[in-house]
Amino acid sequence: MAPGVPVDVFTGTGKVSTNNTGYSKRAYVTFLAGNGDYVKGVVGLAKGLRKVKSAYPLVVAILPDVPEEHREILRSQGCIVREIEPIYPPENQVHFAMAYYIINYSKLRIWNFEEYSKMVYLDADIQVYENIDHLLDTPDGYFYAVMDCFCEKIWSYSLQYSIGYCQQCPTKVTWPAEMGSPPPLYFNAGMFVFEPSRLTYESLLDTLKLTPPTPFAEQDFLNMFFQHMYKPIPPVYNLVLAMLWHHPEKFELEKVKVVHYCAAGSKPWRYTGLEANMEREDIKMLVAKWWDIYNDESLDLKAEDPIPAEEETFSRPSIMVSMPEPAMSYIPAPTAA
Ligand SMILES: O=c1ccn([C@@H]2O[C@H](COP(=O)(O)OP(=O)(O)O[C@H]3O[C@H](CO)[C@H](O)[C@H](O)[C@H]3O)[C@@H](O)[C@H]2O)c(=O)[nH]1
Ligand SMILES: O[C@H]1[C@H](O)[C@@H](O)[C@H](O)[C@@H](O)[C@H]1O
Ligand SMILES: [Mn+2]
Repeated sequence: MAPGVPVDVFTGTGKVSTNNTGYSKRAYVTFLAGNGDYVKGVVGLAKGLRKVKSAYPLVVAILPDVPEEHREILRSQGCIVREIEPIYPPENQVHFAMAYYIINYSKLRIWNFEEYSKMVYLDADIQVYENIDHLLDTPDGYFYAVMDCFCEKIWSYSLQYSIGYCQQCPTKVTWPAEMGSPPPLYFNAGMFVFEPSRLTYESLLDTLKLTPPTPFAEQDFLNMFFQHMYKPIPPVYNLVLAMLWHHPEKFELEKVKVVHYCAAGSKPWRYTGLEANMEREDIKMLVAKWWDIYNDESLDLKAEDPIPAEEETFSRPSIMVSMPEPAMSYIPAPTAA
């Protein structure tokens, strides 16, 4: 670990955290809907986590429309498949959100996975290139995620985009004083560290009933819900690809641990190279790197492979963690071991 990195941030306080059911299991979790090609993303992710020798299993929260054949592929890769019920916002409000993202509200069900005390959520279009198990040792009581970038056209409906403001470089175009204070920090919801909890789960669902959908659906909702618990972590934990051309000074590509293939045209299994920015050498390299893992048969689960330990510890229930003050500071990343 780099000198100067506070030990308690990435290694925890030495105590094993438990939720109010007394469980201290940890895991990664992703989400899968439909019978399309996102299953490839999950297979790639399972193999990527195996490659970096993660000690924790990958749970896949699937909607009922995922075909049995795809569930079997996931099980054969060592994933723990858990079916969840879809969550839709009230029907009369659906048109406010981008239709493509509506299904993502179902992601909120993962807060109900109470047998885990802490989880790292990863989108299926994410790949992990370095071990990030230490994120599961972060202190409880926060919602950890990476700050988003507002510079892509998909943000053109927003006030931020219309004035050229991005929270990644808030001094380049400063937030006009006459518009009040700048908006709160906003995270990309393709990757986050959270604590499953029945209380939080129920509160999420109750709040959702009263919340009209907005363009980025559950991402906007989670940003609103966890605004005061949000703790930004460095972009190396969720490199939103547009950062490559909008904010290259904010990270070092060689040190990136987690890549999020979310820019238009960048999903490796759909990549054609034709969309804007997709001809870039760094993009081509990252797409090839994803395929290397996906195609590497040595990373398939083998009979002799241990299924990552689920750390079936059961200890005394702890008192609910109280809500911390909003935290705005970055946590420095530890260097690779
Ligand atoms: O047909 C689909 C569509 C989506 N997904 C799952 O839903 C996730 C989110 O979809 P995208 O990755 O395509 O979304 P983006 O990364 O472009 O969008 C971002 O904004 C979204 C707003 O809803 C979500 O918050 C998402 O997690 C965040 O990364 C996928 O990774 C995948 O896990 C499927 O399984 N099947
Ligand atoms: O939060 C958004 C969302 O994830 C989009 O799908 C992605 O393309 C954008 O780059 C990101 O800023
Ligand atoms: Mn994504």
